[in-house]
Amino acid sequence: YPPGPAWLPVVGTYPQLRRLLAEHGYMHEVFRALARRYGPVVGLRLGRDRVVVVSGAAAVRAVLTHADFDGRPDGFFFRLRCFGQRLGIVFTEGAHWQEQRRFSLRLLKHFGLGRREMEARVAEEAAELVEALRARAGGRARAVPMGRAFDVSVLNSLWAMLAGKRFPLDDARLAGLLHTLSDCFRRTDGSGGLLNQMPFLRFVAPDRCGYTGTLRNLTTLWAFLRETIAEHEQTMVPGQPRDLIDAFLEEMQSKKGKEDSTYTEKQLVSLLLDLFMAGAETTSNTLGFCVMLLLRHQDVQRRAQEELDRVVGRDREPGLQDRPQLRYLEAVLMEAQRLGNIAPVGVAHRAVRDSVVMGHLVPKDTIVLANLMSVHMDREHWGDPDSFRPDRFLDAEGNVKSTDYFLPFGIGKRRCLGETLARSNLFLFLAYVLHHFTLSPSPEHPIGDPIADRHFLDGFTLSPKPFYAVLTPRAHAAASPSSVPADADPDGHSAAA
Ligand code: HEM
Repeated sequence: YPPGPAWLPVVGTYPQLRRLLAEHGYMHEVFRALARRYGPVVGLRLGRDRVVVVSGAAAVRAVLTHADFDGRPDGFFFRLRCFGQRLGIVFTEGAHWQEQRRFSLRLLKHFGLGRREMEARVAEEAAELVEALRARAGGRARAVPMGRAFDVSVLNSLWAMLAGKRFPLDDARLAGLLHTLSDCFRRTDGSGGLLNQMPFLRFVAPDRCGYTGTLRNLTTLWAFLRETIAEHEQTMVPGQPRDLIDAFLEEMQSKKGKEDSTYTEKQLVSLLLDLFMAGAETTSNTLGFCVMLLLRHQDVQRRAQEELDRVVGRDREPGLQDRPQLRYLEAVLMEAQRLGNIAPVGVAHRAVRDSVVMGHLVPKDTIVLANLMSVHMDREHWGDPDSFRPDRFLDAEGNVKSTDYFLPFGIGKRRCLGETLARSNLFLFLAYVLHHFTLSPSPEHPIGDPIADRHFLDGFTLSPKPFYAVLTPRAHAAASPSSVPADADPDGHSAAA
């Protein structure tokens, strides 16, 4: 078994990890410290679970591209989400996972994923978001909370394919659900957390171990999803599916009575929960990180806006067709993903048989965490990994460079299913916002350097702490030129300063 801290009976290395967490503040920092001490493959024991954390490009690749590690952990926490079973996509494996992943991808494509409909929908959401931000900013430079500004718009672009509708940006119930969702992500880490490792704690200290809060959150989300499914059952027309839910219900009907069918009502709720969770928080957190970084690096923002003005001009909106030319903007997003590391260890894998990683035995059923962040922050490869420097993703001709050291969506068979949607969302939302506004720090709400000053929260994903930006409308943007105040600096830089 790989080297690591010594184990105690029952709790394993849990006390050492808690101590290290108190010292370092974040779980990914703990993993970094452990890798420094024990090497690229570290063996831990958390309660009943063996957990191996692999760091560095070679070890991460070895795990993510090998079928021996294509499993997902099983256990109390993972089953709590799915009515005591293994359902959904994210935490299933084998034939169930294959069938449901294939079905979801096929249906998402059918309802627009990667096609013009998706682009049109994301563009509409981006335009609406710009108008909402303009209203919040009051037409002139005013500090606006930006930490969760993208949540509803991002979710809408996915929800349209799943459930055929969108939410108004000020929908109070959805705001509550998104808050619940965010709370779910903060309550655990990639390994399933305390509740998974020591499920008996729910009888001893249900509040402290997170059981009460997790169950409350899940109950809220299940109720919403079940209501949405019931609405579909009442209004769907057989043979004319409007969205993924309709298509799933039809499949469920056609396979009724078959014992081995994976199309059940509980699977549909779990699948929606998985997509809802995987799709919403990740993209909006990345956009949040990107905006925080641009507030700090005004020169980068200015260059991205100059590129937008040159390629798109001021008389129309940006679109995905501009992407090949908007190379600096693409590099800005890549750099924000590299440095933001919103999924520092991705989603936990499981060894499906005894296997070996870089000379270390990893026994069957070990939970394996691939430390993506260690690859993004590899000093030997990047030179200055702590700096925000989008140019590192451009070659001498200004073309975007690909590299094996950039894997925010993972790699291998379990890589992110929503990458196409996420990348379109990231690109269009950022392009629209920078096309319409100049963002500058709010003197009343300083945040310093978001990475060095750790302006983010830990959890299953990293999430920006609440922050504000001053939004100064830029002149002559296509959406609503009349709403630009007469006294605004065309680029807003001096007004914002
Ligand atoms: C910037 C946004 C996103 C990032 C950084 C991201 C990142 C990731 C990562 C690192 C994984 C784990 C890969 C592994 O297990 O090795 C993953 C899995 C997954 N993601 Fe994403 N994701 C994003 C957006 C989305 C969106 C929009 C969707 C929804 C359609 C989505 C759906 C999923 C699903 C279903 C899985 C599990 C795949 C499986 O187990 O087969 N993600 N994502």
